[in-house]
Amino acid sequence: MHGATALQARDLFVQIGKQNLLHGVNVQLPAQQWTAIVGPNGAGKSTLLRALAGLHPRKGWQGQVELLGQPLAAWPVKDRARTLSWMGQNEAVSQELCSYDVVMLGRLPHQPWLAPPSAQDHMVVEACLHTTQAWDWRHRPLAELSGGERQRVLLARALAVQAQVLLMDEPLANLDPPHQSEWMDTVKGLVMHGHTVVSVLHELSIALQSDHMVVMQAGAVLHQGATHDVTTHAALETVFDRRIRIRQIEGMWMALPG
Ligand SMILES: Nc1ncnc2c1ncn2[C@@H]1O[C@H](COP(=O)(O)OP(=O)(O)OP(=O)(O)O)[C@@H](O)[C@H]1O
Repeated sequence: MHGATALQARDLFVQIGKQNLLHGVNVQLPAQQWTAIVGPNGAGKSTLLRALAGLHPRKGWQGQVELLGQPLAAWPVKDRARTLSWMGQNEAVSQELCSYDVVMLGRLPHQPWLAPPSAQDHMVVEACLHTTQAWDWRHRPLAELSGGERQRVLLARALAVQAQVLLMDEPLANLDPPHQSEWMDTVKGLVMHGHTVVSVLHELSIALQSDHMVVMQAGAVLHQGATHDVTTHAALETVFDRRIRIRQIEGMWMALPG
């Protein structure tokens, strides 16, 4: 499966009202790798991720998106929900639900209509809450959690889907440095087990640890390629107006103030 494409967008145009959010985007995201989508505020990163997840209403966009070689629209809804997991920014989740039940929502694509959760569902939810270190507040409602605690519950929910492809929009928002590191280890573990992860990230030094990078600017993709490539580093420096420099420190690529 190495060398295969998990998600592909061709000639993607997204328009809301009179505003063009994406102008003819073409991306090919490798399977079993971690892709980071980066770029300045307003570049269209979240718009692209939402389009890849099929979350834009059909009206307002043109182009084609394929998930594992099949057009998104051709996927039966439940199969797609089991194959592609989504973690958005500021997601609307009932604030009254306790964390455990929020994570259980990730198991819905695996459950027959109106069936109670199975023993397997409970096992997966417990494991995911432990992975994101959110087990201790499993009984607390989302509304009572801090931003970072809430983010770890939402991450556990995305993991509980056990999807082949995971899309995450700014998953590190509100996470403290140790939990950012944990997130990166979780992603590397997922990739090692054959999953594909695509994340929009502002934390460039973490994005630089990914396998593949999509660099966006003004509703277009300026560059996509292997993260460690010099051409990728040059594109990053360009979109951030040369106000950052990419340098290697103790064997790791880092973004430093320019
Ligand atoms: N619902 C909307 N209606 C009109 N314009 C929108 C809408 N959503 C986003 N935009 C605009 O589209 C552009 C791209 O937005 P998007 O959220 O995709 O950017 P982004 O790269 O994810 O930005 P950030 O890093 O700030 O999160 C921005 O200029 C934004 O103002």
